[in-house]
Amino acid sequence: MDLELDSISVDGIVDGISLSAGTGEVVGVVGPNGSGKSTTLRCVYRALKPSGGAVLLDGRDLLSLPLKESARRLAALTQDSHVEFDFTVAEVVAMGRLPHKGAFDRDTERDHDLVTDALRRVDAGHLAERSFLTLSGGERQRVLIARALVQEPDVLVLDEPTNHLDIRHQLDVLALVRGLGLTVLMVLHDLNLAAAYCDRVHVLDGGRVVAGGKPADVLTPDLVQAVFGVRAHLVQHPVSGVPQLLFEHPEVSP
Ligand SMILES: Nc1ncnc2c1ncn2[C@@H]1O[C@H](COP(=O)(O)OP(=O)(O)OP(=O)(O)O)[C@@H](O)[C@H]1O
Repeated sequence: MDLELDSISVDGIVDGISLSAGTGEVVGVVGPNGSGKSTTLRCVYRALKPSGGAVLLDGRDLLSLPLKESARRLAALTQDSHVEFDFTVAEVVAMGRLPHKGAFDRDTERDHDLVTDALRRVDAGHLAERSFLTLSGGERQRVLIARALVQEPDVLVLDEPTNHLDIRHQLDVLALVRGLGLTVLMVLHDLNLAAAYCDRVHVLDGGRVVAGGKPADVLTPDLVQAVFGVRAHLVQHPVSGVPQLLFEHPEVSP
């Protein structure tokens, strides 16, 4: 399923953001703090109505779809995914099945299997019966990713999916996301992870897209200097050959 953001604006925050993720493509959004990444994603997962522009799913305006139907097509991991009540991990993940169910439907064996499988894929099978509220930040993040998976969407929208994750789980989650074959739009802060796991990246600065394309063409030392004000050197990953950036550390004053 194709996702297209056509000139999305949110008054005073983002100004005419156009970007796309084709079927099965993993597309990253990077940019400095406050550049409008989460605001843009909020428009995609319908937490915010843009003041201008449209979000299109296979050419259809997302806002023309009933909420439940868009939730069957598009799942999101957000910065504000809170769970207030004392649910078990398995119950939290099972909530991802709700868009597929009628008001009085009970959980089926398939629902149960999907939950078990999703928890296993994010290395959280052992947490199934724990209270969600007792989990660490990284454990919560993995459980919320599992909840998005059981939604069986065509499009995944992820706001900093590696937030709170240790390096092993960062790599596992991004490899999992890449292997799903879904259309993925994700905000990442780590430019080297974006270079390694995204087919294309868009760079936001000041609420606008200032660059977009293949990571190797976009994530250059010149761009990093211009957008983040950090000097960087480009190296090739010795094993994968993927371009990676080494950042100069500012001098530490004595
Ligand atoms: N509801 C709001 N009211 C006022 N300002 C807002 C609102 N939401 C976001 N902003 C401002 O808009 C700008 C963009 O915020 P946004 O969260 O989209 O940035 P971001 O690129 O995701 O940043 P970060 O990397 O820090 O997560 C910020 O300056 C933020 O303070």
